[in-house]
Amino acid sequence: MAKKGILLVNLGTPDSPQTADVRKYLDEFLMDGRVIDVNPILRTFLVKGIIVPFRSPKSAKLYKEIWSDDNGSPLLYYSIAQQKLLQERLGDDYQVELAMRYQSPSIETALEKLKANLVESIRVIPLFPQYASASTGSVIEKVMRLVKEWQTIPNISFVNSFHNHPLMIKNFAENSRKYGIENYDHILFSFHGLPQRQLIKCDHTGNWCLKREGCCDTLNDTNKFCYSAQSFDTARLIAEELGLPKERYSVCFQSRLGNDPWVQPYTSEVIAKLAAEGKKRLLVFCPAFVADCLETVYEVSEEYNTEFKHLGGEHVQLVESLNDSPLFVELLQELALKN
Ligand SMILES: C=CC1=C(C)c2cc3[nH]c(cc4nc(cc5[nH]c(cc1n2)c(C)c5CCC(=O)O)C(CCC(=O)O)=C4C)c(C)c3C=C
Ligand SMILES: [Fe+2]
Ligand SMILES: [Fe+2]
Repeated sequence: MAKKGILLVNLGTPDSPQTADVRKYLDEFLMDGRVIDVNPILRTFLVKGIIVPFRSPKSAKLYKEIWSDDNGSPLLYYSIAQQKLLQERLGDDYQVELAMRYQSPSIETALEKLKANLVESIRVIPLFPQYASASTGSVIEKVMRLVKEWQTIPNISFVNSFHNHPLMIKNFAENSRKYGIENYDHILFSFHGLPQRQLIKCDHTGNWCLKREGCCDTLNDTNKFCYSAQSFDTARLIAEELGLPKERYSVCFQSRLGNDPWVQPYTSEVIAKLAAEGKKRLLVFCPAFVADCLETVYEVSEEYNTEFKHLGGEHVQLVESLNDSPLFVELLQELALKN
């Protein structure tokens, strides 16, 4: 009997922490028109002329800090574990492949493997809980561009987002329990940032997102695909699961690139404000990521921790990501089976 194909896709990571590989990765990533969404001439100038040459050696140093001799990049290591565990759980009727949107393993190779086995259907699961054109949108576009060339196109479906999935909410909440919420002065939900213009572009009404006070505070029919609104919703659900009152937590956005305004508030500014208020211990969730990566292991555990201590705080504790936890594999199974 023909198998059903499942394609897990995460963002991607360099092949090694050497500057040349980081350059190759950043070049492919940032030349994506959904990531640096400006006209192609300006994008080429910015990416190839400024960002990649200056950023690659700096990012390579950071990647060296998180690279393990045995396991390489944590993002790839945990993504491979997720693929293997999902394959085990789904059994022989399914073929589970893993791809990265940028670099390797490539989406082309993974799709070719599914095609070679004549799978009867393909379910694509971008590994981003909240929808953004720069992440989920880019994966969907790339898969559609490749598959449209095939002579026989099997049944194909895409997961658009799973920002409020009960198993994800439960998984993040459970990961935090060992730290004891009561031992922390404040809790942060720090999401990957996005340029504000990308939020505005997703607002089909043109008069909601960033046009109204508190536009993303609640999710409704107008903003249901808004990355920021979905992020606030994820944070609210985890806080509810933990019984956290509103004044005990903040939502913020990290990893800003360039000088344009990004989704606010910025994590570094929130941390500075909390330090100024005399807060000493912070517990940080990063629910935009389903696997630990540079943005969690380095940016939060190292950079923000150092910054906070410098400002008078004592400790920033990261809640680890979903990684290879059984609850997350169960969630992936649900996404794989749902059509
Ligand atoms: C959560 C999903 C992600 C969105 C949305 C996203 C948008 C986005 N990112 C950049 C720039 C960079 N991101 C970098 C690393 C990185 N980004 C994500 C996820 C999302 N990005 C992950 C999982 C990672 C970590 C990868 C790893 O190898 O561990 C980097 C590279 C690192 C660095 O040099 O600091 C850049 C650059 C933009 C511009 C953007 C949206 C417009
Ligand atoms: Fe990113
Ligand atoms: Fe919004």
